[in-house]
Amino acid sequence: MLLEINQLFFSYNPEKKLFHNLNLRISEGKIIALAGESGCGKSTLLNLIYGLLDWEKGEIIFDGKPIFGPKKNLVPGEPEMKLVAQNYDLMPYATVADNVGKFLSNINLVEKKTKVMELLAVVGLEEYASVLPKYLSGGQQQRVAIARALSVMPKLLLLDEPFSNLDFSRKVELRERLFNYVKEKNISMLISTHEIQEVMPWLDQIIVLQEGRLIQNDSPEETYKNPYNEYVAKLFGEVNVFSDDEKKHWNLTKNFWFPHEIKISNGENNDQKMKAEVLESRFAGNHFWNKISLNEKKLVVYSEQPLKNTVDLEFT
Ligand SMILES: Nc1ncnc2c1ncn2[C@@H]1O[C@H](COP(=O)(O)OP(=O)(O)OP(=O)(O)O)[C@@H](O)[C@H]1O
Repeated sequence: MLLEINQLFFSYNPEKKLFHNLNLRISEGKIIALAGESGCGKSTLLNLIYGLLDWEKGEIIFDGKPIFGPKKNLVPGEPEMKLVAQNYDLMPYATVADNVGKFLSNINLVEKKTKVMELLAVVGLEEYASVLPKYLSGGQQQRVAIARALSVMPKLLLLDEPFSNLDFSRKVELRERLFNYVKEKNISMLISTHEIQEVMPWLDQIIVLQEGRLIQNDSPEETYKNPYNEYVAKLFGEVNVFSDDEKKHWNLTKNFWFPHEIKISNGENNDQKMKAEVLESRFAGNHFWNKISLNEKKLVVYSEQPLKNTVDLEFT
């Protein structure tokens, strides 16, 4: 096991505990999302794993060795673990290339330069090699920090919201190159995000935190198909939530239905019990977004064509 967290207790303030008996295992070569809404403890957990905070009880074991907080270990971080936090901590008077090469040996400068350019290609910044960080946008600086972290070939890379400062097309390019690179090099990656959808195709595992509690730890498919609760389901976008009574009343197979899972027929079959009234129908790119009312319950469903009047619903 690459990382083990056993019975961890941590709080910033004694009245409000954040982590209460947190347990977690991460194996080698996995890409894992640490998901949950703002304030649930994602950044704190990454900082604890990296040894930037002292915890009250419990242990964090990385690659067979215990991690200590700043009280016991003044220089945080292990050689084979890197954290890219939301402040990127670049050297302001060194070029992008020098920042990326900071941890690389100077014995063979040709080899070093090749490696730096390879890493800059992974994050899409080859043409910025000789630029100073202050001339880069926040998103570009973050990519320099990611390249620098990759340079040491860590066994575990911790990334705090790595795509938060990027526009959509940059994000698409970066995530594909980055994820392919870490998979190829067998680097484990723990990425905090509140946008699971953005990284979902590359994930091996999703860990969900809710107010410091680890409430689900499953494969992406399992998490999506069987979310532990409404909070987890909502991490994947809009969702229709049915109470247990409603589920029973309409004879549904589950409580949470994503808009595309509810099928629409044209409303001509009057025997159908699931007749619903269309309240709104709006163009949303590759589908129409519809607000409908099923016996006063408001639902969101997607359709290929705009809807009007009444429709029949099928929960399949
Ligand atoms: N230095 C601090 N001192 C006191 N409380 C803090 C400190 N840092 C974070 N907190 C609190 O701890 C909780 C968890 O914060 P954390 O930053 O870990 O959440 P997060 O899930 O990473 O949020 P975000 O997605 O917004 O970055 C929040 O309630 C936050 O207000």
